Amino acid sequence: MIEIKNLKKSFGEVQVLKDINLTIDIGKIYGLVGRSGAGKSTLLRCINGLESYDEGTIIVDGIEVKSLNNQAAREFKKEIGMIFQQFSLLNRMTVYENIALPMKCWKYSKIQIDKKVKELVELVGIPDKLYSKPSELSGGQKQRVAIARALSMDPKILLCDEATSALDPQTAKAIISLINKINNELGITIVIVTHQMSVLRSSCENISILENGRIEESGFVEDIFLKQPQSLRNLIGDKDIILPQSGINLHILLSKEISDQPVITQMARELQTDFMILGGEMENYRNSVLGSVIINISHENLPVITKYLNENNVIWKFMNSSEIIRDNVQGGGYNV
Ligand SMILES: Nc1ncnc2c1ncn2[C@@H]1O[C@H](COP(=O)(O)OP(=O)(O)OP(=O)(O)O)[C@@H](O)[C@H]1O
Repeated sequence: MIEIKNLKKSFGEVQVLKDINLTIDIGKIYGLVGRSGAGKSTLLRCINGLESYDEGTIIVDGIEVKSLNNQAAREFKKEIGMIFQQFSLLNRMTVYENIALPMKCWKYSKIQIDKKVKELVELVGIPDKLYSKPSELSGGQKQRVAIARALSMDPKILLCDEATSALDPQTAKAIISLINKINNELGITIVIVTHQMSVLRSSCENISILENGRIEESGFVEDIFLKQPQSLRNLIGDKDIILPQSGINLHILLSKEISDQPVITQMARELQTDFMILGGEMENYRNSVLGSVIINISHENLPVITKYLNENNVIWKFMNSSEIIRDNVQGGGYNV
């Protein structure tokens, strides 16, 4: 377990982490998201002892990171693997040598190293690239090498700092699948720092949203995407939908319990009413599917439609063209 309490960190006069509190359970995938400069990478670097902190505590598996002396800190870092956006491979070395490097530093035997490197290239899906140089690999393949190297010391924790940001969407998806597989098969606790909402949805169980060095929101990923707090809206930005100026625009959010049901057409049939469907999507999360639909209704239908949605536990919010997704100012539709 990683337990962070009242963590504060400044660079000179500038406080970049302001009273951070969060708990990451063993074996989970936890997402940290926020705008550039919010403090995500600094937080990650504090967790693995690469960066010191001024106040508060970080306890990893019962050990306070700050309390470690040099030798203990070295042993501790061995337990935590890390991967980065730019892969950080050594270009003059082969894939084999890159993966073997940490084991060589720890003076593992040649037989141990050989066995482990060959297991790892199988796990990450590049057994045919053992003797290639990084310059001969695609971005996705380079990240696979970096993942194999990060796993070479059998870490308990894997920290991923924007690991998919430099990759095209398909390759990023494949790397996320690999990270999920590592979590499932090896039980490693994973902390993912990302700007990509798709990464949060498809991997993480819990997430925290950082804004200007503070955690503005923490919780289950599905709950946060359904609730859409301001801090999330600040990240997602406005959806590019042209909304009618007449009538009322509603954003309807379908939780995992109802996302596989024909809620919208059922409502139209039961209420014998018409409305325009302006947009909709289903999104895959790690353990569920959530849906969302935007409809335009007439003023006179507002009471009956919102009553129906509330009675059926459907979350809804008002939308208008200037402020794309707005909280339900009348109350009742904000069920999360
Ligand atoms: N070594 C350093 N010395 C001084 N300031 C630093 C240092 N590292 C980070 N900072 C500052 O701390 C703040 C947080 O940086 P950090 O890299 O943690 O943000 P981030 O959320 O990871 O951003 P990004 O998404 O762009 O990587 C920034 O204002 C940055 O300029």
